[in-house]
Amino acid sequence: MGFWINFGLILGFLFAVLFLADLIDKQGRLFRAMEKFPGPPVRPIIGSVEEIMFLNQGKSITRREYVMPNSENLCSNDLRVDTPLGETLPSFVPILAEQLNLRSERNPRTRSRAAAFDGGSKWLHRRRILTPTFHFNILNGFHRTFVEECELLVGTLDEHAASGKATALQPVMSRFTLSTICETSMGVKLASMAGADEYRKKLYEIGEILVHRLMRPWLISDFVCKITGYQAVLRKLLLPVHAFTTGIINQRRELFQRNPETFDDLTAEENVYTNTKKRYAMLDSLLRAEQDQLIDADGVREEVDTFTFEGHDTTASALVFIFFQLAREQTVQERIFNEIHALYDRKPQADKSLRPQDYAELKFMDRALKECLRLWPPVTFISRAITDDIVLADGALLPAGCVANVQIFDLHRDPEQFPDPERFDPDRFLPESVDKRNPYAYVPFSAGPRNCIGQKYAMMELKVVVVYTLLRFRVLPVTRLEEINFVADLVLRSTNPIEVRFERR
Ligand code: HEM
Repeated sequence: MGFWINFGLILGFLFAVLFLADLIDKQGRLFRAMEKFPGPPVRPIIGSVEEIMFLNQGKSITRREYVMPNSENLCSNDLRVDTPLGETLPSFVPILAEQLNLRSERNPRTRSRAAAFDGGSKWLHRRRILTPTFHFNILNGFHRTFVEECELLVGTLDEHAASGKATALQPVMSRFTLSTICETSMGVKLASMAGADEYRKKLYEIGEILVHRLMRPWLISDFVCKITGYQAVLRKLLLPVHAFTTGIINQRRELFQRNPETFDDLTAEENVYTNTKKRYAMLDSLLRAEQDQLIDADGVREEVDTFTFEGHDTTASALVFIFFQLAREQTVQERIFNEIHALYDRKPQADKSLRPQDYAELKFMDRALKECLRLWPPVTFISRAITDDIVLADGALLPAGCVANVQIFDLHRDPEQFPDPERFDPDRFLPESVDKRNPYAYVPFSAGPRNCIGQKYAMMELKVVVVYTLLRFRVLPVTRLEEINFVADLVLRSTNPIEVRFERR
């Protein structure tokens, strides 16, 4: 009996403390400012935690509310699920995106795809080291890898076409993009590597765990993750991933140290692929930086992991939705095919192969791909920790210390910027139409100083795949839009397979 009285007293005391903390928090500047934004009701102590407690990834995307609790409120157990950039305030969405990108730091907790590997504090230093890696001369060198891998992809699709079966896009595209990113970032052919399948599998599992954590506010704290065993699971998954990349890096480091002169040949000024001994990889820039003591061995591995993580899932998601959309848009598809054919016709008989600069002539295809990325942005939202107060155009305050999300998926459907937003129309990207829009209305690769460093790489890869695929196949629809089960994941995904049929031309 005495035990229960004591227990009740302690419980009552704890409750009173929480209640008091909650009351004090509600008087705070941050809470008062955030209250002005639309969102679910905030209840005493629990805030609006029930809003996300029972939310699965599927529900969160159909409601167009991405779950990103305000970190300050969370600390006081007062969780508010806000969608300040949702449909309720479409008119200032682009301006807000602009302000966020220019004036805030990326929320470290939402370094999403890279979160497992990188804490974010070294960003500027690393970005400086990596920027030359994306010099257009180096990217042009990667073109050959894209084409070679594309030939393998087309071979797979041809088998599907011969059997008359539909193709589930996700597995084939993801295998393709992981192979290209491994070859361009680490200089190895994934197919030839022992442990590649294990590596691929673990990468997916890590992605799943990160999303799981992102969707569960009580797992924000590293401490809670530790005591609930989350950290241990993640660490176990990371072991083989790190072992795989470390093995490759060590081999390449050895090569680098033995033949630095070979690497010296690989300057951005020349065509790196003229060196037939080996191919340039992004890793080479990092090894050079390591030699100059600008980065240590762990840093090299972290950056390689980040590339691999950021560079394959996003591009695979883009390809899945590009082929899904092109299958629905037969007229657009034929127009792109004709444009590619016309380009080939203009090439001399002696050499019909495409060079990287040729893709600039495929202007309609460029617009169609941009329109695909508008409707189906692979990264559906980005998150910014607000570091300085931001006063919005309508006077509302985004106080320093809160977290704001740019819902790219919704932003791209703002009817003021994109009339009749669900309609697929590549001409939205005609120069005269682009000029009329707020430059921050379309941000599949984010914007500002922390935008996607791999943007040009990704666009070139997408173009190579579309060109080589459409030359060989007509893409026919199988999965209908209403059948897709969208989920809020690290990238735009569906829980059910998205299928098309590739028919030989
Ligand atoms: C269609 C494909 C891609 C899309 C839509 C995409 C989109 C994005 C977005 C929206 C961000 C900003 C994320 C944020 O602010 O939270 C980002 C960052 C990044 N992306 Fe991409 N990305 C793509 C492909 C790639 C590729 C191929 C690579 C590497 C080869 C890459 C490397 C990175 C890196 C390293 C960052 C972090 C940049 C930094 O923090 O400085 N991405 N990407």
